[in-house]
Formats: sequence, structure tokens, C-alpha cells
Amino acid sequence: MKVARVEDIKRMDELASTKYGISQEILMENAGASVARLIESFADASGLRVVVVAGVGNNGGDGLVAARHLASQGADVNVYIIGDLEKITTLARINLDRIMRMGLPVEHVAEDISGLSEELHQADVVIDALFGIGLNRPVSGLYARVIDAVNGSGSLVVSVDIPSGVNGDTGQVMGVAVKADYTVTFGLPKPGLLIYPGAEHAGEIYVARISYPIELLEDENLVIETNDPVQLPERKPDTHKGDYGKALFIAGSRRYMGAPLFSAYSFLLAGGGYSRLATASNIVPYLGSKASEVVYEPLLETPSGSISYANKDRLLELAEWADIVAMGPGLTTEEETLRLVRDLVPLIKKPLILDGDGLTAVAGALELIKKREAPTILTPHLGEVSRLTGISVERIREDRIGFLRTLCRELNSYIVLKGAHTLVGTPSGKIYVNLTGNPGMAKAGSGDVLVGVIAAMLGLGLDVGEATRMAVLVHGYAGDYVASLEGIDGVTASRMMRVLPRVLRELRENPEDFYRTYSLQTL
Ligand SMILES: NC(=O)C1=CN([C@@H]2O[C@H](COP(=O)(O)OP(=O)(O)OC[C@H]3O[C@@H](n4cnc5c(N)ncnc54)[C@H](O)[C@@H]3O)[C@@H](O)[C@H]2O)[C@H](O)CC1
Ligand SMILES: [K+]
Repeated sequence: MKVARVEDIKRMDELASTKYGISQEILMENAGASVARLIESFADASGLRVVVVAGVGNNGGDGLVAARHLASQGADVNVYIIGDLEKITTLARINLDRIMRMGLPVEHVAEDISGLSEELHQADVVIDALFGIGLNRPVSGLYARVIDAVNGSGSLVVSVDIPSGVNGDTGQVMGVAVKADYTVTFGLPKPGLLIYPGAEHAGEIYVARISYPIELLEDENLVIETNDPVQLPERKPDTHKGDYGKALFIAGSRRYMGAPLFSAYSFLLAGGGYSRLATASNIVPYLGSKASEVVYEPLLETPSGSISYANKDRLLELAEWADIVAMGPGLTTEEETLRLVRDLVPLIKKPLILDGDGLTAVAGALELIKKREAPTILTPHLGEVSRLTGISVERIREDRIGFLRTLCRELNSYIVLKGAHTLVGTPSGKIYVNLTGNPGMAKAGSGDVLVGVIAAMLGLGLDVGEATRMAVLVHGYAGDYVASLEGIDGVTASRMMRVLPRVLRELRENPEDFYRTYSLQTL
């Protein structure tokens, strides 16, 4: 499903009226009606105590339309308007007049919110229609007190378009924001509903199409979309291991023995063909006993047990043999090893996945990546991408998507920005918001499994962009699968690795289960 930023929605609005003659008034009527429809789907409207908290913009207008529809179904609706009535939009004003003529109780809250607070506590449902995509500065004063009262009401909260106070594009809370049980968003989901903390405020998201033409909802100019599964290529009957990718993993050290295992073995468990692990010779016997299907390349070590620079030529030979190279998991930050990585990055002429210490190696030396011709996939979490670019985590959080789009283009790379939710960016500026995964996955080793799965998706024959985003989907799905079996605290890299085959089988045989679990509901 496409995801629309504020600027995208405004363009859709413009086209809806100029190209199709679908006026804002029609859109508002459908929007408000869809909010009422959601409420009627889980509660009998007659006698239902509903409080509508409306701003003076069109978000408020939607709330007033919902009030009218619910009242007409017999609900007991009280409306509270917050804001300067001098500034009320035309459409909100029209709908305010309609409900006043219907005799609905409408109170304009200027300062004292005690009446409103009392009503909020008595309400069965509160409709939050204060701000939508028009939010353009931090919430303060009376608005902030009203939002606190809504959050403290203990009533069920339905937010109109976006939980008021959440930035629709970035998901940042602008001072204070409504914590909703449901959000009915119009046309398409906004990024801010899918990225934390916004995603935490949205509750269950319903997307109401409100009669936007499909052509607008699937417009190729919309650069963000939810990360939906791609068709996995069939495993042909007459094949051999080389057909599913020959992957070289340059990983591990005497200190980190799990990372190379998780990455090199996950490759096989996610369908990869030939897994070759070039690692510190000292740990090969141990790893061999844990994963005998991996082929090992014992490397010369530094005194502290990291991969030494002397392996450079041998690693370049191995890279020639491989279809895919992954470098970084568990390498340590020993200077000699980082220097080796820096020298290898521009010389490896194959698709290269750089993770963990491999990213540390190129931090501040991004031209090494820029000048690569073969595809590059980077898999940083927020801290790593901050170190990589020298931009603070706070700055990045202000606009993750904008930051990622710029970085992917600058580095001509596919970048997995791990977090909640993980974002996948492509060099052409497309962004995929991944909806699988859970906080239990934030553990050592989890990222190493992802490296192996990306290599496996490439090995199965997906193109780089599809392989990267499908791997992120599979990785998160595996994490959710383990959380459902073991509980969220029991999600470990080795458990995720073990369930990879079942996750792939699920995606091959029952893709509809994925959509049922992860897709946003439409109204
Ligand atoms: N575009 C669509 O498809 C549809 C949009 N609808 C609804 O309209 C809102 C957007 O309405 P808009 O009038 O542009 O702004 P808001 O109602 O979101 O905001 C109201 C108003 O508030 C002022 N404001 C902004 N930030 C603050 C603040 N921190 N403190 C105080 N006041 C603030 C600002 O001046 C805004 O103009 C959209 O979300 C939909 O709900 C249609 O009705 C349905 C289709
Ligand atoms: K709202």
C-alpha cells in the first residue's frame, strides 16, 4: 500500500477536485462518515455517549461530520470546539452550522476545560478531531491541556486522520499527542502513523479511501509504501547449490563467534545455496561443529584474534568466486582489520552487504562506498548510521524518511535503517516501511541473521531492492513467529535463524496469512 506524506495528500486533494471534480466537501463528508462507520462497527450507536473534540480546521470539520452521522444513528453526542472561531475553515463552519441546527450540544472551550474533562470521563467514545495534517508547530497551552484531558479520560479514543499532536510525516510527538485506540486515516496512511513514536499513538489504523480514484492512490509519484511481500522465485527441480547464490561472508573473530555463524548459516536456512565463511582460523573448529553445511576459509589472525590485513589478496580471490559478499559481522574494531575492510570495499566487484563493524570501518570515508560500481547494501541501526554520516541521532529522528532518501541517493546504496519500524531505502529514492518485527528482536545477533537473509534473497534471484526489503520482511516475520511461540523476551538470533525455513514456507504457501496479519485495514 502506498504511504502519503502531507505534500502528497495536498497534491491528491488538488487533483481530486481539478481532475475529477471531487470537492473537499465530498471528501470531508466521506471522511466523517467513515469515522462514524468504524465506531458503529464495534458499538451500537443508539444511546452511545460520544464526545467530539474538534479544532477549527478541516480535521475538526471531519469530526463535526462524524458527530452528525452518529447523532443521526441515535448516539448522544456532545461537541467541544477548541480554537479561534474567527479562523474556522469554511467547510468546518458549514458543518458546525448543520449540527447546531440539529440541536446538538456544542460548547466553545476558551479557557476552562472542567466541563469538557467531566464529559470526557463520562464518554463511551471520544473523537479526536483537533489537528490532522495541518499541525505545523508544537502543541501548547489550551490545546495541550485538552489533549492531556483526552488521554486521561479512560474512554476509548478514535483519532481523525492522525492522532492530534503527532507529526504526520515524521511520527514525532510535537509537544504532546493524543494516544488513540483507533485512527481512521483518509486516502492513504501517513508515514507518521507507521514510525515510532507516532505508531504508538495511532492504535489500530484503518484507511478510509473516501472515494479517491485508484489512479491517485497508486500514483507512481508516491515514493513511500508499506513493505509488502514479493513473489519468491520457485526452486527449479534440476538445479545445484551454485544456482542459489554463492555467498562469501567475511566475518567473525576470536571475540565474536556468534556473528559469523548467524550470518553464514542464516543464508542457508533462508534458501541460499553455497555459504563460504572466511573467518579467524582459531574459531573454525568451533563453528564447524555448529554449522557443518558452511564451507570455511581459515584466515590469518592478529595477535588479538581478529582478521589480519595479510588476508587481503586471498579475500579478493574469494570475492571473485562469490556472487554475493557480506562483510562486517563480528570483525571487531581492531585498526588493522578496519583498514583491511576499507581497502576491500572499493575492490570487491560484487553486490556487497556491509554490516556492524564493516560500517564502522567506512564511517567518515563514505567516498569508498560512493565509488563502488556493484550494488551496495548497508544495514545500520540509528547509532551506526549516525556514526557513518556524522549526523546526530536526534537530527535523524526529526525526519528519518527524508534523511534516508538523501543518504541512499548520495551513497548510491540500498540502506536498511533498522528501528521501529525498519525502513528500507533505495538509490532511486523509494522508501519501504516494514511492518513485521517486534522489540524482542533488539538483541545481539539479530542483525547478523538479517545479513544472511539478505544474501539468501539475492541468491534466490530477487533483484537487489526486492531482496533487501523482502529479507527485512522475512527477518521481522521470523522475530514475530518466535515471539508468538516463546514470548517476546525469548526472541534470540538462534531461535530466529531456526524458524527461517518455516517463515519462507508460510510466505510461499500462505501469503494471504501475511496480509491478514500485517496489512492495514481499509474502511
Ligand atoms: N486532504 C484530505 O484528503 C482530506 C483532508 N481533510 C481533513 O483536513 C485535515 C487537514 O485540515 P487543515 O485545515 O489543513 O488543518 P488541521 O485541521 O489539521 O489543523 C487545524 C489548524 O490548526 C492550526 N494549528 C496547527 N498546529 C497548531 C498548534 N500546534 N497549535 C494550535 N493550532 C495549530 C493550523 O492553523 C491548522 O490550519 C486533514 O487532516 C483531514 O482530517 C478532509 O476533511 C478529508 C480529506
Ligand atoms: K486528529
